[in-house]
Amino acid sequence: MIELLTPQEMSRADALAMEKGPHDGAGLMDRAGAAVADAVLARFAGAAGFDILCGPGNNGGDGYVVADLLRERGLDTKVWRLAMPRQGSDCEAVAARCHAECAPLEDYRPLPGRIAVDALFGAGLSKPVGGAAARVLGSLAETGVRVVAVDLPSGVSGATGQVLGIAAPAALTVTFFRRKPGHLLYPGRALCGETLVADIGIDARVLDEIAPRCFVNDPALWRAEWPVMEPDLHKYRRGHVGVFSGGPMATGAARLSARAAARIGAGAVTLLSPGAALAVNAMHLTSIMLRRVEEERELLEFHEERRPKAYVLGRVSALAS
Ligand SMILES: NC(=O)C1=CN([C@@H]2O[C@H](COP(=O)(O)OP(=O)(O)OC[C@H]3O[C@@H](n4cnc5c(N)ncnc54)[C@H](OP(=O)(O)O)[C@@H]3O)[C@@H](O)[C@H]2O)[C@@H](O)CC1
Ligand SMILES: [K+]
Repeated sequence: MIELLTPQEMSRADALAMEKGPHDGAGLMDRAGAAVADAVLARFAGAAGFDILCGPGNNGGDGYVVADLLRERGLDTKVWRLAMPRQGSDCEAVAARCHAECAPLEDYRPLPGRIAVDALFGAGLSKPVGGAAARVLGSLAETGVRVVAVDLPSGVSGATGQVLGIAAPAALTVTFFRRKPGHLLYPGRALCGETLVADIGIDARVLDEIAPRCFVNDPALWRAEWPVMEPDLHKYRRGHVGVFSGGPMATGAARLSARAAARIGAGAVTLLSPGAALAVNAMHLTSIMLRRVEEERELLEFHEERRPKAYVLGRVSALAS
């Protein structure tokens, strides 16, 4: 099973990892920034230059690490900061040793051919994006400059995938340790582009304490519950489903339900149809059985005879008594 962490659970994972070591906050940030820089270089090494958009929190801290690593490679790299790093934060520590040129975010203009690294807000997004950050994210979306998002596209809620204010679509999102629900839920999912999950040295045992309650919906989550058919299984041991049809103008939902019941493994399925709808149902059914059931008496007969395990009925089902 693959866990999804809410932003609060992720902060807890960061805190537990720092507590247990071996990496402190700045160490985790170095690894996070390095993972983003590696992904950027693997895909966009030939870009004309790199604009790193940094917020005041630790998402911005990741951005300063990326900027330094790209600059060390001799690449044209510039930091555009929304505000000074939050005092006493890991962001402040890594920004202090960043040698890339810095300028105010409000002066940034996206240029074709360059890559924008979006490190404005991540897990700490606390309100709708406005002001200079919103103008910049809007201009990224308009100009189609390729964006690499750090952790999440800024403006996307990690908890819900909803956009708070505005977000720029990313070509690539690099997140850390585990994905958040916002990476999988729309519209966040579409805004993330390709999503990479980087190992930044957080021991998976921190999950024992966090006890996440949200998981990726893939076969690993439910395979153990999936019934396995034994070789000697036959249709009379796999249950019978009765599905009530509406009148001649209301038969589609019943047939879809009948086919679904057969498909998920019912041994036999009977469509219970009023007399007037028998012909239209018969024209569309093959392996599903069809039986006239219009009066209570007919239903009781069917029930006695076939003992179905389940019935499906909708709003248009009605019986004459
Ligand atoms: N060492 C670590 O902890 C590690 C952390 N990691 C990285 O840190 C990220 C989480 O960092 P974070 O918790 O500092 O939050 P972050 O997303 O930077 O934003 C908070 C700042 O933004 C501000 N702000 C928020 N919304 C705003 C808005 N709409 N408009 C304007 N301002 C807004 C908010 O202001 P406030 O709400 O306090 O007023 C605060 O100043 C995570 O995503 C990952 O990338 C990794 O490197 C691993 C190690
Ligand atoms: K971001």
